[in-house]
Amino acid sequence: MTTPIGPADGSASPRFGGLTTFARLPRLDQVPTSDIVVLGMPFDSGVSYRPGARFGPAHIRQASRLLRPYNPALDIAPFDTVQVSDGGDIDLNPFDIHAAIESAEHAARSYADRGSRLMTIGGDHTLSLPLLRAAAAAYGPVALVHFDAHLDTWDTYFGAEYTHGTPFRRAVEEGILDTEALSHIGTRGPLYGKKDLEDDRRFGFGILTAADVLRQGVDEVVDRLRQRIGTRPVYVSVDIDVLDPAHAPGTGTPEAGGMTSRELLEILRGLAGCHIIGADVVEVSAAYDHAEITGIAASHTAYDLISLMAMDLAGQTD
Ligand SMILES: N=C(N)NCCCC(=O)O
Ligand SMILES: [Zn+2]
Ligand SMILES: [Zn+2]
Repeated sequence: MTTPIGPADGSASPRFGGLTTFARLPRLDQVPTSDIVVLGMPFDSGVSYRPGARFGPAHIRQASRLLRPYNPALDIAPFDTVQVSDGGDIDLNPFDIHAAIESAEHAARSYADRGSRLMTIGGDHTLSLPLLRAAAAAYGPVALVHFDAHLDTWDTYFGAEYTHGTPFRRAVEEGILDTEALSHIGTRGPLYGKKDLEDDRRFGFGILTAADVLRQGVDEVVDRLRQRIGTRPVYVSVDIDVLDPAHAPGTGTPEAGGMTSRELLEILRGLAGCHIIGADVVEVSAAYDHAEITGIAASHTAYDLISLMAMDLAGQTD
């Protein structure tokens, strides 16, 4: 393998200058091939409450400037291990959700066809559906680790099937998820009714609530997740509202009583060695953020997810 082209050197070029790519990585068109592509999906036409996730990709990239090349928690320098690049943003029609979903799936499939794994930065949670479709086209039905305050297995809003509250119900209906290995982590807050939980269980999801994370602790949660995932290809979706509003104020449907960013990162790191084939970080709504709190949490989450995918890719080629 040729030596990967890494990020701009923060000791030679100040990190607060220059054009903005994720972690100051090269653009996709500056590298011959890319094992992992960071892809922005600026889209928020599926939201049910506060808007603004369309500005998530730009905000996460800006907050990612301070990331450094070596990840001590996972003992990997991801950008030296595999080629990671920033593929920019894809064009998604803000006035036609069906067209946007189609474009997102088409773009994601084209990266899979070229052998790249995607680290998608959103955008609202509607986008996980086309991303999972593309993942399933490449791997068959995939396991899912879903970090969120919400179930996102609701049926419709105002009669609309495709929204940020419904992607995983649609995904189960479409048969693109491995129903033996579906987990929500960090759920909490009021629901519409008890039936929400009954439906969710029927679809095959196991739930580790925010309270479970508190009471059982990170290690127990990681054990349970790992048991459920095994060696299956797994997609990781992180709705940033899984974090307590104190850790992620910049989001559209905040709920009290959430995880800390430290807990989220530690649970993710516990997935080292799992066959993570794609990931997204969604629901960052820049206008509600303060002091880049949410942007920093999201950029670190994406950095750890990239590190996990790089470990998996490196393990395969050894
Ligand atoms: N996916 C996110 N962030 N939120 C879903 C909330 C759906 C609701 O308004 O009930
Ligand atoms: Zn949510
Ligand atoms: Zn969500």
